[in-house]
Amino acid sequence: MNTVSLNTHQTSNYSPSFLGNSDKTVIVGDQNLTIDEVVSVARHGSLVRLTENQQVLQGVQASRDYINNAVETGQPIYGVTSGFGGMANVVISPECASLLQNNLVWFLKSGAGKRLPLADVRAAMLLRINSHLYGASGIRLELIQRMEKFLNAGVTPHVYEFGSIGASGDLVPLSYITGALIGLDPSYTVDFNGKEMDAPTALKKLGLEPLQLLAKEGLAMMNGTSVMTAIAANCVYDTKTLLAIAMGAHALAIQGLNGTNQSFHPFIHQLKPHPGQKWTASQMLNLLAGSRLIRDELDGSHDYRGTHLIQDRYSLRCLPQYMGPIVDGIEQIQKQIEVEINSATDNPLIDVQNQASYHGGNFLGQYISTGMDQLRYYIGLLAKHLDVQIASLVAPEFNNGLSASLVGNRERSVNMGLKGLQIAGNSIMPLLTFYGNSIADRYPTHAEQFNQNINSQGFASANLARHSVEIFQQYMAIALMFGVQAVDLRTYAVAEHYDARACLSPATRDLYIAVRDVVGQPPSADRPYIWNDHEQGLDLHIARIAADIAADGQIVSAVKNLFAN
Ligand SMILES: N[C@@H](Cc1ccc([N+](=O)[O-])cc1)C(=O)O
Repeated sequence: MNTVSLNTHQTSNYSPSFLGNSDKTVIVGDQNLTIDEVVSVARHGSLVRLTENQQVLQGVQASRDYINNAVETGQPIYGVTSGFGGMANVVISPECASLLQNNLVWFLKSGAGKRLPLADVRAAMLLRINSHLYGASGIRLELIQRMEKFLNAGVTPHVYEFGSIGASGDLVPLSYITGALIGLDPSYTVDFNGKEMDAPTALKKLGLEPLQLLAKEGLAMMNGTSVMTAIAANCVYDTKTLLAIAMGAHALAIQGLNGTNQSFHPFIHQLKPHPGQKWTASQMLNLLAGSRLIRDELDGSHDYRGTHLIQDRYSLRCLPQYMGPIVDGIEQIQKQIEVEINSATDNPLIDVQNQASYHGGNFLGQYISTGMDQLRYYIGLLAKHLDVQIASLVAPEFNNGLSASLVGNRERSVNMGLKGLQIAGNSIMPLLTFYGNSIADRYPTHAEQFNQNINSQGFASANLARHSVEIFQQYMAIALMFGVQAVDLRTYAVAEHYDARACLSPATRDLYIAVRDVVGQPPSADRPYIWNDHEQGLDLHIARIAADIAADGQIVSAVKNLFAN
């Protein structure tokens, strides 16, 4: 029996312990950080080590030297010897250069709403380190090392869910990380390995002194896309996991419906060779291979059974054509996020070699906003498809001989089976398609005296994506429960017992076993997963499965092994 507790209902707040559970170290500064590495630091406590590449470290110092020199010689550089944004016409004297940066942290202290999940903030610190190691930001190595120290000690600043329009990067969210890092004031707070405390106390515990920011350093810390990109990286990871589970859930549904494998024949897909479509079809063939529950018609035979349609309905037959663009789209989003992860995203950027600095706008998070808009749209499409499989499974008109609402024990006339579960699913799917609406193209916010007169809304888009992912995890739990019940009932039709392990394809057997294990109901020849309505509360099962998915548990392992190639 699995022991995931019910309070993991709030998957967004699951709080892994960051210390002592890592056997992995992620090296930062070699310009090739991956989403998987970000997740391993953010969620699984992998340690972080700055690169030992001297060229990189010297580049950081050289950019700092450039700024020091610029201030001393009174060069006009945005945000160094000028005011900020729409007040960039204000001249800042060398004496005020440091004060300007520390003041920036204060006036950006305007976050609102709930706290972001710690894993998103950890990912943001990692990305800020990575961005600074391009040696274009003019920040002291000491500040970068502080973020490394925070990460490795499990110290995470509290950051809020509202405050960034994604145009000047994530100024407001990053100001909380900066304020905590330098111990600016006790009103900046952190999570110190599960314990809440103020930032100056945390610094003391780490053996660090409060720090004054020097010229450019506030801007270097806060003018960038690191928080929205961090959230996006975690969301892409989760969505890929959910995509893999969706494939498994479809494979269960197809077996439950006694579908054919003919629609996935390579002949069909090489004649319309979109990569995602071809991938989906070939994976589905693998997922169904060896199943006793499907119609095996790869030889071109047509098992025409009179009363039934000669071919499957679209949600089965067109599955590769429907899923293909989603697969390709998520792949494209991942590429974009990984470029953003490996970018210097502040302004101005310092070209050490040519001893120049350039005013630009790498902090604009449009790749994040459009990417996360699309990610949510794809999640909506995935949910819509699963919803159709569920609708087919519960209707005797379409389910090829299964009971109405997949009732287990039909002799107990009051049993209504999975009726409530479908209604719950129907309450979630429209939310996911609704979340698929875009935000990047709406609501001009002419912020900050028309300096930020175009914006990305990347932070909002990424936060919406996190919500979408969390809702989808709940929905996926429901889809899996339908899949498991359906294959049990189909097994009875084929083999006169209910233990689907005997009839499922080898590739879906592990997924089936993992779900049964997580809900605490091992397979049995005598009864399907759900036999009588009053013998279990389905809400508990939804919560357990969703929590397992959110925590990369055994359901995820069962599925990810399938897609290892
Ligand atoms: N992202 C702006 C910098 C900036 C704008 C505005 C503010 N601000 O606090 O208003 C701060 C920083 C730029 O580089 O032009």
